[in-house]
Amino acid sequence: MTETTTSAAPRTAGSGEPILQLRSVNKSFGPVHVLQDVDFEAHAGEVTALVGDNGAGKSTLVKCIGGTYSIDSGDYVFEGNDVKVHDPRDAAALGIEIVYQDLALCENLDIVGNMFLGRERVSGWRTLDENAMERLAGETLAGLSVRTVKSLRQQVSSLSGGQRQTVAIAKSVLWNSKVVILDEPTAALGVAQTAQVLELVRRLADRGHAVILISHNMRDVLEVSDRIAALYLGRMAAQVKRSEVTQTQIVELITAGRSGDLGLQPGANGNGANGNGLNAAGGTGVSDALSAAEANQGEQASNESDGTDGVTA
Ligand SMILES: Nc1ncnc2c1ncn2[C@@H]1O[C@H](COP(=O)(O)OP(=O)(O)OP(=O)(O)O)[C@@H](O)[C@H]1O
Repeated sequence: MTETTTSAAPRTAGSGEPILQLRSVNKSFGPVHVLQDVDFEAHAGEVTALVGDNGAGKSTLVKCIGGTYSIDSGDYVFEGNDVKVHDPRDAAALGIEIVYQDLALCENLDIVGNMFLGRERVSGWRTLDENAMERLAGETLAGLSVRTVKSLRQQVSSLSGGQRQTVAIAKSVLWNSKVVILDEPTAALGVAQTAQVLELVRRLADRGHAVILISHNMRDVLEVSDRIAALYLGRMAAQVKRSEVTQTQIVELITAGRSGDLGLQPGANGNGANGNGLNAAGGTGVSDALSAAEANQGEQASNESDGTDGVTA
């Protein structure tokens, strides 16, 4: 694959067809039906926040997108074409990159070495083309307006959490990527570094990438996303524009799978699409969980007036 710096053209949020679409996707692990008829889409130039409670299926969904898992059934559509993604190489060939929470950086290598790890440029006979790699790494970071990294030859072991996250994100866009998936990028960061990383997330989208952001942090979600996809017990409760929902509705979608007319309706799923009564959380079906959650909804709705400080999804 040809490497480029961040060349995706700026796009207006909300414009055009989704670059990535999953339709009615199912994924099971043995008897556990983790993803049930999940629809999901991501648009170029937008940040789509993927939210959901612990065990809702967020990681499984992005691993299906990234090719770590193959989907059992359903459609995977990329740029309007049906595609088969069987492993991470298939996803990478489409231009899909995932930055996992552990970042997969090597402590003993510098920034350039990490950004080109496994995809080193060589010149001549078995000689690394350090100059070219340094130039491309520098251009990529500059293209993302990153100013927090002082030297490209700094070892990763000496970088802060925010700088590491920045390097991992820059690495993900080095390879002509179109879709960048970020798994909890601010989870381990303080206030200032969180702000810097969120700015970077926004810039990725402004430069035309489709960004999928897994986050438990409601403040991050509210600040940076254009769309919100809420998974609930392995089902897509709703995928909506950020501007069309309140914080209370997002919290209700996460915790109960529905909010008023939005989301999964009682009985819509019967005893679960898996037919065996199991769901992602090992419970006895979405409708049971919805009924149980109803009792708490009044209390959850009152959280809206508390503001976003400290609210996690
Ligand atoms: N390889 C696996 N084998 C069996 N069950 C699995 C496997 N991977 C995930 N699961 C189950 O699928 C469900 C969804 O897990 P997943 O990790 O996708 O949720 P999540 O929304 O990412 O949760 P969290 O926010 O806690 O990371 C859980 O009940 C989990 O136990």
